[in-house]
Amino acid sequence: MKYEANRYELIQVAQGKQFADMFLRNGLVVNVYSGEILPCHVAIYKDRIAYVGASERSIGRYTKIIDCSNKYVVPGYIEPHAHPWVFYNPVSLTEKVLPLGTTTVIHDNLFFYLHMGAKGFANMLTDLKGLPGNHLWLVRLVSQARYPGERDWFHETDIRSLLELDDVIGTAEVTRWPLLYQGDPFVIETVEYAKSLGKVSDGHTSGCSYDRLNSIVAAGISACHEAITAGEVLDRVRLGLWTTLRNSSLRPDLPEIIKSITEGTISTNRILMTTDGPNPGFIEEYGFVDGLLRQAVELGLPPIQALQMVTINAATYLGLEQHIGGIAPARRADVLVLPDLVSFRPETVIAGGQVVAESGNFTQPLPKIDWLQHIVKQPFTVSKQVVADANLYPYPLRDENSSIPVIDFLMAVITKQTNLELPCHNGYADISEYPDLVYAALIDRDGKWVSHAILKHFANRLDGMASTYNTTTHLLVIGRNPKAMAKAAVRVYEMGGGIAVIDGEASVLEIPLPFTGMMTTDSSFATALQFHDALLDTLRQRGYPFHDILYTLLFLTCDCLPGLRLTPEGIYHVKSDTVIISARNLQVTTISY
Ligand SMILES: Nc1ncnc2[nH]cnc12
Repeated sequence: MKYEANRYELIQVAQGKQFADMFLRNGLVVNVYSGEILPCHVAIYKDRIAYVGASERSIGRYTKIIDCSNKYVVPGYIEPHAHPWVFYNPVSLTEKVLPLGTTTVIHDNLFFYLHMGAKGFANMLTDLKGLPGNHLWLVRLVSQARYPGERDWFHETDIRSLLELDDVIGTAEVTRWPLLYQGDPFVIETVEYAKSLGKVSDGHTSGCSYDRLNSIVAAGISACHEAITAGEVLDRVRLGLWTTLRNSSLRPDLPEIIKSITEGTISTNRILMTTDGPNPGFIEEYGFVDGLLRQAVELGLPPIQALQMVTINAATYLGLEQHIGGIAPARRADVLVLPDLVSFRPETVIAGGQVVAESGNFTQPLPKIDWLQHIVKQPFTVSKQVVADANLYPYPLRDENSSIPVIDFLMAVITKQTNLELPCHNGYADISEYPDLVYAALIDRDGKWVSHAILKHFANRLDGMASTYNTTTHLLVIGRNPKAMAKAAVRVYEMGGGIAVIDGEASVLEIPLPFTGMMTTDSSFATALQFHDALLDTLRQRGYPFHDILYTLLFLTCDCLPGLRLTPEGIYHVKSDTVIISARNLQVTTISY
């Protein structure tokens, strides 16, 4: 990390030979190093802490004094595993969560990289330098659904060049963890390269047994946030993984997994917490890292221990403990003033020595970022006529009475294969007598392929919807009525990415997501929230039975969660790693720009 305040200046301020810029007087300072609460002052010079103790000698005429009597003074919270694209973007996420006390966010780069490549992504990081708080990145080594040409895009030279950037602190989760288990040379060598640079490698080992975890750790992975039982937490801690307790909108698991601590005797030194990319509605209701703290304490964790997990533990895992995660000299001045250790909602948020929020409101301007200038891909090069053709959407059926592997939703993101024999009408499966089925098609934005499927228990009154909000960011079209599906697809095409829902011929919802097909370009979190709530409402009214529509859409097309998936390769069976129905060539003329 780079600082404005140099060490000579800090030495002078600590001795009262130079005045502090800011002085937090008489607070109850939570010392996350020693696990104590100590009444003392904190002196800040430029962007760093210069002094913590009883002396007031650094107060000068121009020092801003904040009276912290009867208040707690704690380090800014750290989110070690964020996905800044759940309709919100890195700026609108910050607008919401920095006032809630999260001063450091470690972001995943997947969709930025998919649409910007290495150069565009690096340029975006330069633009983000004006964003208050610390924004550091983990870079993906592979996508979340294999596709033709993937290795050319995730090229070794590009990935290594990103790993060398100061704002990149390691490799991001490899959701296709069998690559690690099987020792894929590209993945292993890149993780090794990150280590040689002193950087970390985040993991994603959902459903991985203890024995298999051994291989993942041997492959160089440093952390995992995928434990969903207390036993899985113990497995990870015991194998030397930094173990991140997750409470997200998709998986609000904290009440279960925290039992590994509250009902056991393990050390929490290597335990962190994450919100893992919650949807906007969840953040609005439960907060961000502040919400993790509230809940952890409600569930029986002592407040200091909970605080350590989201400050010093996270900083140590990230290799940043000399910079962030605690209140001590020379650390970055990311400090919160809290009324209590129950709500964990800060009255004042200081980031880099500046008051950036008070009583939940931002006090600094947010940078205006022209996100789209960094995108190197056209939103669509397939022609509009192709997606406007209703014949593209029903499930093609060659033989009568053949068994179709239907993607059957058991929960918001978990599916199973249900084989059904459906009647055939004009070469397509006829679902008219099966109210709980919908057609689904995933269409390449460049018009080379299309994957077809039938979904069960998705939304039984849905005529047509289209969405680029999915882990491939290609055009996912779902519904019972092919004409409405085509209309929805055309609207998303015209918006350059987003979500559209059609009833019959009528448009009922349009959500423009021009930024990679996943995000708004708006810097207001309220926009993302409004879109999220409208989408969930609209889909629920049409029979969607689960709690997290954005994650249902996101993971339908990924290659890592149990059951069947609709991927660029076709209908994919995750456990056996087989494509059971292949994607088709989309024999069409594409338009060139
Ligand atoms: N693996 C993942 N990919 C994209 N978004 C996510 N949010 C949570 N996990 C995610």
